Amino acid sequence: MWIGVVSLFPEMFDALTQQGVVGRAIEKQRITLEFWNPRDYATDRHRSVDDRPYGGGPGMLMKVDTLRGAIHDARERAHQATGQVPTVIYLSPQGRKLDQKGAQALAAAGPLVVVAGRYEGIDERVVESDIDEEWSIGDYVLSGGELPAMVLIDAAARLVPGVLGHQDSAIEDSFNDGLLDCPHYTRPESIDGRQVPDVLLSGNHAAIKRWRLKQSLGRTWQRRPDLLEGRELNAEQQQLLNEFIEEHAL
Ligand SMILES: Nc1nonc1C(=O)NCC1CCCCC1
Repeated sequence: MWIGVVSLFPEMFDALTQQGVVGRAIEKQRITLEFWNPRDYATDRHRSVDDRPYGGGPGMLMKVDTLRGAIHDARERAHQATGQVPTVIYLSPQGRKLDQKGAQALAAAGPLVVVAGRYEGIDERVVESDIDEEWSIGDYVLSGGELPAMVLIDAAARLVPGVLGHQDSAIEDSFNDGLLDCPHYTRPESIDGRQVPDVLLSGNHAAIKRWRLKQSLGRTWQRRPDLLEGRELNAEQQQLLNEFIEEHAL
């Protein structure tokens, strides 16, 4: 998967590229990440990358010519590197809310150019002319688009075939079916008197699988009933959820 990043602070992305799943995927060349910094397109003495907003008001916007220069070159490189026209994404609270389905769509979307805003944002005409999709990681305001960009890149990159080792893919399965994850346990068997559920020590893999699905269904019902709305549970899932509800009836 080829991803171009437009950011004034490319060094922030070391958090993504220097370690972990995405870092290893870059090493294995499953993922390519390239950066364009609008400051490299500044032509004035002060290397300006921000500009004043029409209509006044607090704060600045990203300067149009330096931003567009970076987006243009990233887009061109994407096409040169992959033979495909990239999807140019801008992160902001005004975008489509990112969820696992969205991450799956992005992972399958071919090359991406991800634009990380700063200051108070970017000119609306740049959104209209240069941005294909606007995405949000949640309803809160951050101080820049770099952290949201890393969230989006991580969520999509880990879904690219070959990025997750087989030991990670089990995590993927539990999340892929849209339920909350089941509880997890590791050594020691007792923490302050709290024991590991017997089933997990039983070696009965069918029972363990059933228990984990039941816990995922139950926790989803308890904490995020919205995720179950409009979702068809099969007979087994409905049975497991009913058992969970009975066991947890107040
Ligand atoms: N929430 C969010 N989801 O995606 N991005 C978010 C954000 O809060 N971004 C802040 C950025 C927006 C552009 C101007 C500088 C601040």
